[in-house]
Parts: sequence; structure tokens; C-alpha cells
Amino acid sequence: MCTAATYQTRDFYMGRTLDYEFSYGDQITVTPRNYPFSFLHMPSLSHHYAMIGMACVMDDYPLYYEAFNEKGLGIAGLNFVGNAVYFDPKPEKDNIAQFELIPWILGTCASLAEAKESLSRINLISTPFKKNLPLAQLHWIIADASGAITVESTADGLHVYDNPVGVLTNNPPFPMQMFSLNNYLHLSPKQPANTFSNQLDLSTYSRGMGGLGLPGDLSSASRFARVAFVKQNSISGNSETESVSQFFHILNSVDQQRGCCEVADGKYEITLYTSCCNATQGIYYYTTYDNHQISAVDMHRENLDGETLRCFAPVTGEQIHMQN
Ligand SMILES: C[C@H](CCC(=O)NCCS(=O)(=O)O)[C@H]1CC[C@H]2[C@@H]3[C@H](O)C[C@@H]4C[C@H](O)CC[C@]4(C)[C@H]3C[C@H](O)[C@]12C
Repeated sequence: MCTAATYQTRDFYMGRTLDYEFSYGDQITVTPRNYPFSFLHMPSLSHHYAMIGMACVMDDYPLYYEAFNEKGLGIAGLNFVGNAVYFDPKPEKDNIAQFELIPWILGTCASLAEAKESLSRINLISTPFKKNLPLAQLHWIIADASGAITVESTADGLHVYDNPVGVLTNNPPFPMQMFSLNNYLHLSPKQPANTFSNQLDLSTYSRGMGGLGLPGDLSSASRFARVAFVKQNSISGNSETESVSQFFHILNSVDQQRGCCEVADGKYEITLYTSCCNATQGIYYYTTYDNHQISAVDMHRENLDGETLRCFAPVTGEQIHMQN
């Protein structure tokens, strides 16, 4: 399972939890403006917007999971297994392989409006990065400070949905996830009142009963409702530390603990990392399953006019601040 969310205070933030049973070899990766990006069916980009995000780097190519560019546009890819369908190249379209979508959009688009325009020409094709590398079946959230969209390539073609809640999880398709929020319209952060029956003496028996009825399980549909509720009702100050701290609290509401989600015999999906990108300032913050301390990489501390990738291995292992 995975969950992505956006958050706006003084700056625009976007991030995700990456839940899986193993790591592909994640590295925080800065791609500078002059790194040459080649595409299977599109002209190469020798100059493009710089970007930063989590990627697995293979053959010196950044296979991004989520990233954002120097213009404040971000994308996250989340599993959409069983629903994602990619196609053969079509002559009249911009044919982009699934693994090329993040570099193409972030390399060429300065805003969500430009991304939508670019998507109207795109056909996502099914060529894998390498023969022995499985084709990830994903859908994407793309966002900037102006809003968010969801992109789903299914059997009937490429769909671009407005995403007014700024949240994405996994299956089912996005319109169903949005529709099921109707089931939670009664939820409130306030203490509940008895609307069950005026003939029964039902009362709030404890403080802190806000959000009563919010689903607590780890399914994608429940995480969607939970993170949407937490995000919509979230209150924080505007400063960087208050915003980053609150953003991690929002995503921590859907954290996956080892042992709770068995995906194969003895194999457990866990939140391998949680990211929070300040897309306005170009800073990628993250925690890992074994390190709750927030670490960060600032893209503007790197040479963004360079030609080579800059990679940082995630900091792991708890950093405990002993006080005596
Ligand atoms: C596993 C990740 C998604 C996590 C997620 O959504 N979990 C939910 C699990 S569940 O089904 O709903 O149970 C996805 C997100 C981005 C993916 C990676 C990126 O797409 C980049 C390449 C793409 C290649 O096709 C496969 C390797 C890969 C390096 C992908 C590996 C893996 O599929 C990643 C890391």
C-alpha cells in the first residue's frame, strides 16, 4: 500500500508513504538541468528542469517513484495493480514509456496546467526499462500549488481526473475512491452528538471522540478516507518546521507497521519511507521505517546546471537523543 498527499501552508508540500515488502535500492536523487534524458520514442532532452525525488538508479538512469521539479510541480506513482494498462505506440501521440512519465512531465512542464496539456498528447506505452525488470502497474498524482490531478491509464485509455482532495492511494480506480468519501460525510472533528435515536440515552463517554467512525484498517479505500479526513481537518502554523511536522503527522495516520499486513507467507508490507517535499523551496524531507528523525536534501545546494546525477543513500537506523 502507498499513500500520497499534498498540503498547502505558506509553501506547497507533497509527499508519500512507500509501502512494500522490500526496497528496490532507493536513493534520493537530484537530476540537474543538463543531465541528458533520452526517451524511447521522443526526442532527447539535453536541457530540462532540474528535479529531485526518490529513485532507483539503474544504468545511470533515475527510475523515480516520486519527484518534483525546480518549478514546484510534483508527481508520485502508486501501485494500481490489475487496473493499469499501457499500450503499443500510436503514431499520432507522444509515446511515453511508463518509467519515462516522471522525467518527461517534470523535465518539460513548469505547472500543473502545462502537465495537463502535455498529458492530452500522451500515450503510455508498455515497454519495460529492461527485459528482466517487471513493468510497474501504477497510477499517478500530479500537483502544484494550484491543485492536483490523478492520471490513470486503463483498458479504455488515459484518464486525467481533477483531484480536489489532493490524496491518492491504490485500488480501486480514483472515481470510486472519491465516490466512497460520500460514506463518510457525517464525520466531524467535533465531539459527536446523539443522532442515533432520541429514545436512547447515548452519550460521549470520553474526550477526543472527533472523527468517530473513521476507518482504521490498512486497506487502500480506508487509507484514502483516513488521510483525506486528516488532511482536510489539519491545522498547523505556516513556518517550515510547523508545516513539515504536520505533514508527517498527516501521513503517519496511514503508517504501516511490520506484522500487520502479510502479503505472502512471512512477508510483511511496511512503510519503507515517508517523504515530504517542500516543492516551493526544493527540499526533500524523509523518514525511514528504522529512522524517525527527519533527514533532508536541498536541491539548491547542488549544482543544478550539472550533467550528472547526485544520489544520497537514505539515512537509516534510529537517531536517539539521550537527555541524561
Ligand atoms: C512498489 C512501489 C509502489 C508502492 C505501492 O503502491 N505499494 C502498494 C502495494 S499494493 O499493491 O497496493 O499492495 C512502486 C512505486 C514506483 C515503482 C518503481 C518505479 O515505477 C520505477 C521502476 C519501474 C519498473 O517498471 C520497475 C522497477 C521500478 C523501480 C518500480 C518499482 C516499484 O514498482 C515502485 C517502487
